[in-house]
Amino acid sequence: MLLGCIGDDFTGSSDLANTLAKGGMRVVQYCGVPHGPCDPQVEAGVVALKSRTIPVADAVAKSLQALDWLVAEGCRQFLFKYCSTFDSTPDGNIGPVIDALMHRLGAAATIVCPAFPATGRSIYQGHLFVKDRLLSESGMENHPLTPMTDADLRRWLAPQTRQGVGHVAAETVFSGAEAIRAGIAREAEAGRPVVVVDAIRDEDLLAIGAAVRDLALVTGGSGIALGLPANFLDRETLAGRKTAWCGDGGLAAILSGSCSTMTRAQVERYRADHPALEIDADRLLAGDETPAEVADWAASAASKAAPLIYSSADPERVKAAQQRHGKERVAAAVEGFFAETARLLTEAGVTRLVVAGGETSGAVVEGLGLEALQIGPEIAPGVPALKASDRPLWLTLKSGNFGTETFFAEALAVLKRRPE
Ligand SMILES: Nc1ncnc2c1ncn2[C@@H]1O[C@H](COP(=O)(O)OP(=O)(O)O)[C@@H](O)[C@H]1O
Ligand SMILES: O=C(O)[C@@H](O)C(=O)COP(=O)(O)O
Repeated sequence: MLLGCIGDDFTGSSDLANTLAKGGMRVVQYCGVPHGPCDPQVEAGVVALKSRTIPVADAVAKSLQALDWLVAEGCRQFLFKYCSTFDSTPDGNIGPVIDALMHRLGAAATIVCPAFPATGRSIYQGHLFVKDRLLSESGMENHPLTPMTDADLRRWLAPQTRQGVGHVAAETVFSGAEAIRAGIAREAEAGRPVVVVDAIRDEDLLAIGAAVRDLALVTGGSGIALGLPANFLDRETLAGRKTAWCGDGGLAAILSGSCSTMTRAQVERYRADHPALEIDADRLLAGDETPAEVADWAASAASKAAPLIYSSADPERVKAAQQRHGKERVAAAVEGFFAETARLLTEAGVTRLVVAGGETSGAVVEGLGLEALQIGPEIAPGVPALKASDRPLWLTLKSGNFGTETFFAEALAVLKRRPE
């Protein structure tokens, strides 16, 4: 293995694996830290953790465990992948995990670059934008678990890390890899080794990729992986690689626990002409809605059309439920519900699953006990089709804000696509 990656959630990890696979690397997404050695064919391993919103000490411990496994697999460089909207709170977990990984690797500097231009995430003068909005006005300020109320990445990161936060601005990035490398070194020498790097276009990310060739640790969104494969393998080899894919036309279901703006639009669109069932947080916590009943309904609906089961709700309803029951309690109940429902659905013969939401996907994949995922074709920017390595299950894990309104139908079609 050449490049060892640690993803702080499951959708984000498949997003990263998608970029590396499109870049020509042989990639596998591991669900948690594997117990044994990897297949020797694998060039980039993505260890997906559900560590974005767990307590800081647990996130650090899990990330170090993943790092140790990747080191043992022989990786030459490591990538910590977090969300392109930098999902975190003033307490962490991004900063503490970066500190711990740098310390374990003896790294003198690293970069922080969540830019992902294909989905409208860009960084300019240290500020993160989602399309033409500052992050803090993009809808992410209402996220149920990690409300992002400040777009200045330097200011958001500072209380999370024990190290100085530096910055390499766009004008340096536009000057190319050498200038970026010198900029990072200058910041590290000045006592600011955790360096936010501006990036607006894919070509910026390619230049940054070349600039970080010798850093032991790189951190960012999936965009930062655009320029990394060429540091390990020659461009001709990478360009010649094709992803083999054979989908499945079996029973399907859609599970959506994401409350993000785009997912709510996708839910509205799909439920207009498909079977759909809304899960209400109050009813769930009162025990009035159970996975067994919902899975029964969905399994019978699935013979006609893929049913949608969703808890996706607008910010007012989310806030009201959190005030009544507590943020952690609601999240645990909803995630536990989706995990168990997914398990029952696969037992009932469902072989295609579309899951929306990072935490939701983590809960579902852990609930199903999946070990590893093969990466298939891209359904939408940042969202690949996936195949479970140990059973007949085809799935996709959609990040909250990714895809267009018709994503669910598009995903179902790709999951059943056969070779031509
Ligand atoms: N109706 C609801 N009320 C309160 N919280 C909810 C509701 N539906 C989902 N949640 C919680 O909101 C969180 C959504 O996070 P996630 O699945 O990561 O979506 P996203 O990818 O949009 O961030 C989950 O923890 C989920 O359990
Ligand atoms: O970088 C991204 O935006 C995604 O890869 C990602 O991490 C999304 O997380 P969720 O929105 O929580 O699914």
